[in-house]
Amino acid sequence: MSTPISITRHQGLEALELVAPDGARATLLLHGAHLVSWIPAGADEQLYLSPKSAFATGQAIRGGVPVIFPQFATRGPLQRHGFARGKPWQLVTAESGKDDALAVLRLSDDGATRMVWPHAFEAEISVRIAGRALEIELACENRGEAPLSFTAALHTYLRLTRIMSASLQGLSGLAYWDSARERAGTQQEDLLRLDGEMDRIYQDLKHDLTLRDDDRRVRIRQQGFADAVVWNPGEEKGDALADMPTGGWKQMLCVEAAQVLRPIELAPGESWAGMQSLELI
Ligand SMILES: O=P(O)(O)OC[C@H]1O[C@H](O)[C@H](O)[C@@H](O)[C@@H]1O
Repeated sequence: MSTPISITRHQGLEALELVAPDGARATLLLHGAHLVSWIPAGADEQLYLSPKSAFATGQAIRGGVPVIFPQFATRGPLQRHGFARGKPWQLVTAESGKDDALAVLRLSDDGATRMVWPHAFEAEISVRIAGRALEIELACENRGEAPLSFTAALHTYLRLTRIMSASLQGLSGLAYWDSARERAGTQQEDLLRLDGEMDRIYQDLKHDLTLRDDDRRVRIRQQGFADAVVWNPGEEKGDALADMPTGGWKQMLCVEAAQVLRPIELAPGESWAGMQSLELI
């Protein structure tokens, strides 16, 4: 049997408070289909959310899981990171089931999106929590009569206790584009450690990643998305962000399931889906 979850408010915005029978919890805003909290069963908050973030229609939220669609960063004519993160999404379903809690939100083209991106589309975000796991899926269908192409990411901000001792494992051997230094490279070390600004797009991720932070380990897995973006603004750029407190950069690491280097191309009627799964292990 499943129980419907009704819309509440979080920081003044419409939200769904997902609670699974085992105690796992998550908060999903309709604004941007933005997940702002994930608390696995028997554990603490796993996502970073800036206390200085704006929570207002049309504005980006600093932290949680921003949905980047249909353009990653400034790789195209649209506003930075596309329009999806600033739009209200529609509720499709939200329910607490026997073993999990699930919510599905939808964004379709409208007059404003067609002005900047002339395509008929239907995008969906599905969020499922159960026990110590979280799954977020982004899907897109081309509902128009012409081909469309897009880039996208689930821009997950993971909370860190101590950045200097944190590491990310599983990237070894992968080619990357370093967006901060504007040069290509290949990851040599098995453990990626953080000591300042990091902004890399790793290409064709095939393996699971493991984030280690003190004695906490989070397994990060993706399907459908080819790339993984690892981002931390470092001290100088982090402290210059108006919506992040001084030193906030030390408490976060973005590990993003992304499709950046090869845009997704959809013929009329075609669909694509990509997923990021996180598990506290
Ligand atoms: O500040 P935002 O628009 O949310 O972007 C935050 C970050 O997103 C991605 O991770 C990019 O790789 C970074 O270059 C960018 O700074």
